[in-house]
Amino acid sequence: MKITIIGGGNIGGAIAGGLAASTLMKASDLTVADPSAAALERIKGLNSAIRTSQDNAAAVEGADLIILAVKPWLAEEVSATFRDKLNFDRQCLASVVAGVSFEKLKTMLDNGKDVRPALLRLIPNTAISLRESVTFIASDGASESQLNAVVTLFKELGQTVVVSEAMMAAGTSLASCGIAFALKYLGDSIKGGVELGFDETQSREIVMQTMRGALALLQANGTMPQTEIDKVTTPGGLTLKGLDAMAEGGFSEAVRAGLLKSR
Ligand SMILES: NC(=O)C1=CN([C@@H]2O[C@H](COP(=O)(O)OP(=O)(O)OC[C@H]3O[C@@H](n4cnc5c(N)ncnc54)[C@H](O)[C@@H]3O)[C@@H](O)[C@H]2O)C=CC1
Ligand SMILES: O=C(O)[C@@H]1CCC=N1
Repeated sequence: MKITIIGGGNIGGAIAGGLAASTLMKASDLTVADPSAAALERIKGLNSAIRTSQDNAAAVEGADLIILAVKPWLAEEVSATFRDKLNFDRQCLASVVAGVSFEKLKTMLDNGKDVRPALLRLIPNTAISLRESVTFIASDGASESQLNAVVTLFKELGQTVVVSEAMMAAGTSLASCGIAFALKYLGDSIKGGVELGFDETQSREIVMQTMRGALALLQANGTMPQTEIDKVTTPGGLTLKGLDAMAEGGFSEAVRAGLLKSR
């Protein structure tokens, strides 16, 4: 499969890194288009076989899948730079632009050819560069074989969840913004470790291994977190004091509010 990514920034670059390392395609079948020479240089640094271009219209020609990965407020203007070259009889466009609906995409990509656009929406997270993403996928107008091909490809880059468009916002919050929320907890824990007397490097290692241990317990035991928390928490003990202080600080409510706000 030949893939062109329009926008080689944080997520476009992360997808490029993941795809270039995939066994399902050759890095030389991947093109990244971006006006920024610095962005394209970073892409070449990931894998020198990836093709780069500053010409969106030329970059989409010959691609089976085009991934649109520019900022939401630029999506319309950038789409206009290549939409006349699209041929939805054989090409499929997948947008990772958060919050831009299929309805809006259809308007943005209308090239007057009167062919129903083959569209997907993808929401990965930045761990896709390491093939550890959760990627939400919704489809509108794409054939079953186009959808299956994309699901197979992104399964190699972590886990995939095929959802209706109505669930894309929830997926974005829980896993795509969610990776930042998880990192926020880790960052605050590292800072707390420094206040407890460790240097920052030590604290980072300790917090990372603690998180790996927590994930390993959930995975090995098939449990929900509270079951593992109960095994740590001695009645009247130290963990309970800490959990109570976190509850007083509004920890659970803050997590919930963050998730609901980022839909
Ligand atoms: N960063 C993330 O973790 C995620 C981002 N998204 C979505 O992905 C999109 C991109 O986000 P980021 O990668 O974070 O932004 P970014 O700003 O890091 O990257 C956007 C890239 O688009 C390029 N660009 C600007 N004008 C262009 C043009 N005319 N043609 C081609 N490329 C152009 C920029 O030079 C930049 O490299 C957004 O719509 C966002 O909602 C979705 C899921 C996760
Ligand atoms: O912050 C954002 O808007 C994008 C969407 C999901 C992750 N980053």
